[in-house]
Amino acid sequence: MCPNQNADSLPSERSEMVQVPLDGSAPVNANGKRGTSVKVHGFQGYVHTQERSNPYAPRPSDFLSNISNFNIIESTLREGEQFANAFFDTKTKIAIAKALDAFGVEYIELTSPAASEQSRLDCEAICKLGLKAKILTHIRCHMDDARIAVATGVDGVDVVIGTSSFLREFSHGKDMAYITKTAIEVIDFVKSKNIEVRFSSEDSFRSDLVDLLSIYQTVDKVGVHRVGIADTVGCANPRQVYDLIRTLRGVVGCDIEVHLHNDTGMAIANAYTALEAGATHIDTSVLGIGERVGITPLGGLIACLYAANPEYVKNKYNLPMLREIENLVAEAVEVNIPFMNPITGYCAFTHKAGIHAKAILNNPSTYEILKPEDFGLTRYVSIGHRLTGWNAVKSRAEQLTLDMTDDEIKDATAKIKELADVRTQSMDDVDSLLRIYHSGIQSGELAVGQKEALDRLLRRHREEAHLSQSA
Ligand SMILES: CC(=O)SCCNC(=O)CCNC(=O)[C@H](O)C(C)(C)COP(=O)(O)OP(=O)(O)OC[C@H]1O[C@@H](n2cnc3c(N)ncnc32)[C@H](O)[C@@H]1OP(=O)(O)O
Ligand SMILES: O=C(O)CCC(=O)C(=O)O
Ligand SMILES: [Zn+2]
Repeated sequence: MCPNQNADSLPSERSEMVQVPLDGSAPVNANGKRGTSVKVHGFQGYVHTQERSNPYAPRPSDFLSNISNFNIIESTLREGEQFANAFFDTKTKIAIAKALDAFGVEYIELTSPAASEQSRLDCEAICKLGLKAKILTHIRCHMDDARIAVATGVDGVDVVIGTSSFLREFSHGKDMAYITKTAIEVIDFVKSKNIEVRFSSEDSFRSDLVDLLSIYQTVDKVGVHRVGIADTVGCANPRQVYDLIRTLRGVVGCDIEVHLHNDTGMAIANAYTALEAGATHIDTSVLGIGERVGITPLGGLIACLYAANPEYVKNKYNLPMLREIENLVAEAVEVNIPFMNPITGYCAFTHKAGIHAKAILNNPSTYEILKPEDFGLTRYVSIGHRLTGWNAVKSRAEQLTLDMTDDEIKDATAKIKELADVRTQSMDDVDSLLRIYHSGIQSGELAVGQKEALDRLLRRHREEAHLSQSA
């Protein structure tokens, strides 16, 4: 289990972690340190101060940037259903839709009602939930699909058709003239029902630029609400995304959505760049699930945009819900949350090396761009290993209310390192070493630097513990 998953009860195998205090307002204190001295669960330390200038914040020169003005089209219940492991029954779809709505996503995209009878019924059922999020469904550029879609009660229809030569030749076999004519017909029809309509070109980055811009211009003129760019095969890099969106921004007046696959691991960076270039809507799925390795993950995108403008993202979304939504979806599709997942990964807020630990204990902003408490999570400092340092050990001794001088702490740290050179020490190991060291000092059996005396003491305590266990 991840330390972030249960802040209060640490699992034993992670018990070398120390809880570090939560956030709060933070004036400069009497020692000239930034931050407020706080005591949380017996631990004395410093909380975050006001952020210094944020290097990720949009620059005034980014006049097109929507980094702080975007919408999420959450497609776990459409793209996510295309993930190899996914099967969502009606109850699970409803649970996911409600959770995403409570989180605050602006749109929820559902599988085409043309896919199967149950897909159609589920679409109708979710439309009837009365969620705040707008409900979209995703269809082929075809009047038959459009008729079924508008009858479900959705707030909008996302229409897609491949425009690359690959898809024109090997998927639907239609040329640009046919695509344009059908697109206009479908858009007019959906608009006549007074709901939103989006037109998207599948495989945009392998499509001819002139074809793309001319069809987008045409659908913009007939009043489509959004156009969509799709990196269907995950081939685009951030510069290509920036260039295409920036060019499109100059050609259409409507909103611009982007849908980015993650085949080369670029999906979050590409989404960020798309917003910088003027895109307005980003498609996501929880944990990024979708065809192959999926698309821009909701949590990763949130991490990235929070880093750019924490207040905007905090006000817009219920961030502490992220972990619950990811757990819900992970369970539904039978996968684990990856250890390196932004925000909710096992180690996302765990600090280990002594140099990091010291600075984090003084001010968490030194090594954290995301504040765990904003996501309902807790940070940890790992102590019982060979990379530890005396500052981290001192903080633990203070937490245990053991009064020790710096020299004594350094002495005990050297012993922890010696033991950790053989195997990582649990928090219980570290605690008992500190307690034995402290009582040895108190009783006069030990002084700083008396390595053999400390070894003797530790051996004696181990034997006593062994005897009391076997008695
Ligand atoms: C990149 C993406 O992820 S796009 C979204 C993908 N989503 C889905 O595929 C939804 C689930 N799909 C399904 O349930 C089925 O594929 C259906 C119901 C849509 C179609 O099923 P079938 O009629 O059996 O056709 P099949 O799936 O074999 O082939 C797709 C058909 O749609 C046509 N087609 C493919 N893309 C499009 C498009 N964007 N617009 C219009 N027609 C299209 C193909 O030419 C083919 O038509 P054909 O029957 O004349 O050969
Ligand atoms: O409708 C879209 O914009 C994207 C469709 C899709 O899933 C893709 O192209 O990968
Ligand atoms: Zn996709």
